[in-house]
Amino acid sequence: MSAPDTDRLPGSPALPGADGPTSVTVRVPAKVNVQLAVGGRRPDGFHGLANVFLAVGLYDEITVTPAGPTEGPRVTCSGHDTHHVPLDRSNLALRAVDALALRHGISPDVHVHIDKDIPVAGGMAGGSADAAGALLACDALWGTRTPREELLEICAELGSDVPFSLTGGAALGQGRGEVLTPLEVGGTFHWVFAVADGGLSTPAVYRECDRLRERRGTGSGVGDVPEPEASPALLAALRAGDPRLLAANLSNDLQPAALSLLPSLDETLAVGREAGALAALVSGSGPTCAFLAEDAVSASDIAVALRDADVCRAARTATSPAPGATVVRAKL
Ligand SMILES: C[C@](O)(CO)[C@H](O)COP(=O)(O)OP(=O)(O)OC[C@H]1O[C@@H](n2ccc(N)nc2=O)[C@H](O)[C@@H]1O
Ligand SMILES: Nc1ncnc2c1ncn2[C@@H]1O[C@H](COP(=O)(O)OP(=O)(O)OP(=O)(O)O)[C@@H](O)[C@H]1O
Repeated sequence: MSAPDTDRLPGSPALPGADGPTSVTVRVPAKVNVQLAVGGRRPDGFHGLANVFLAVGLYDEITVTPAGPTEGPRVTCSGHDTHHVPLDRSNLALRAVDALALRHGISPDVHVHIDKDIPVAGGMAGGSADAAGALLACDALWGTRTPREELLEICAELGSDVPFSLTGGAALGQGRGEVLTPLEVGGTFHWVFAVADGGLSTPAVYRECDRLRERRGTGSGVGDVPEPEASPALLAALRAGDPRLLAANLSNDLQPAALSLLPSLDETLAVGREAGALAALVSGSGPTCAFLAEDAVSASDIAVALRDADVCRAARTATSPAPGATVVRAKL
């Protein structure tokens, strides 16, 4: 047996040393984009967004423990899809560790272990979750007590989705998705996620979105595409906690690009709709498909239908909203 878990830390770490924790575990949710309005490509290569994020209850768990200075920072991974997760310094979790250590002028010598349940390269912000989790876990392990605003700044440097992985719940992401405004959610939503066999690269999907716009003759730059705006009807549906209203207002501007790169997703979406989903859409940049269900029973029926039709590698049910990155264990 390992040492007993201590308290659930609400972000009040002890200073490192005699009575600081020797390991910290953080749980971080996946996300689905209930609206993803994509503006024109900016000069820096990013697209302006109105990105309505909803955190869903599929989680990665990130555990950090001190490593010796000769060992240096390292990452290991268990769980789903681990062979697709890079184990070098390009891993987003290690990049988060480096960024926090640099900010505090300390050495980044930790072992980061990722227990992965969020599909890799699935459009559900798995890597972003690991970055946000590693950041919060190291802040607790090192007792650095970084103010929330600074943690969010570091998150934004690491990736557009990373700030939302830290906050969870529901939020409107503007700019390239990193400028967050929290949103109210009035109930629980039931989802099914069809995990595809391979992944889709996020930059490739944005590029395909631009290519399709160019082909239509509308252009793909900032002046060519309308400014993205959050849909008032969608925000009202979230506030009301009403799945039918939400279903009627879901949208994803990246969906045509994801379908263009992976046409088989059309069939996956159709199977879920036929099985009773209120709505079906590609999650973010895909290829995971998301199905909104009326209730838990309908969600499990849809999951069974997706598995029986053999249109995905796995069908997972989950509810939203879910809390953001949370310290769940600290061992002394
Ligand atoms: C598709 C979404 O997951 C929706 O939430 C996000 O927009 C992607 O967020 P992310 O994976 O954190 O993306 P980043 O790591 O910031 O950027 C990866 C690449 O995606 C493209 N990218 C990303 C965000 C954005 N607003 N415009 C973009 O064009 C750019 O090519 C960028 O180089
Ligand atoms: N900790 C990590 N976990 C998963 N992938 C990682 C990680 N660090 C770096 N990566 C790289 O990032 C790529 C995208 O993985 P990720 O799971 O974040 O995709 P995604 O869910 O589609 O992202 P998003 O929804 O934010 O666009 C992977 O192919 C992998 O090479």
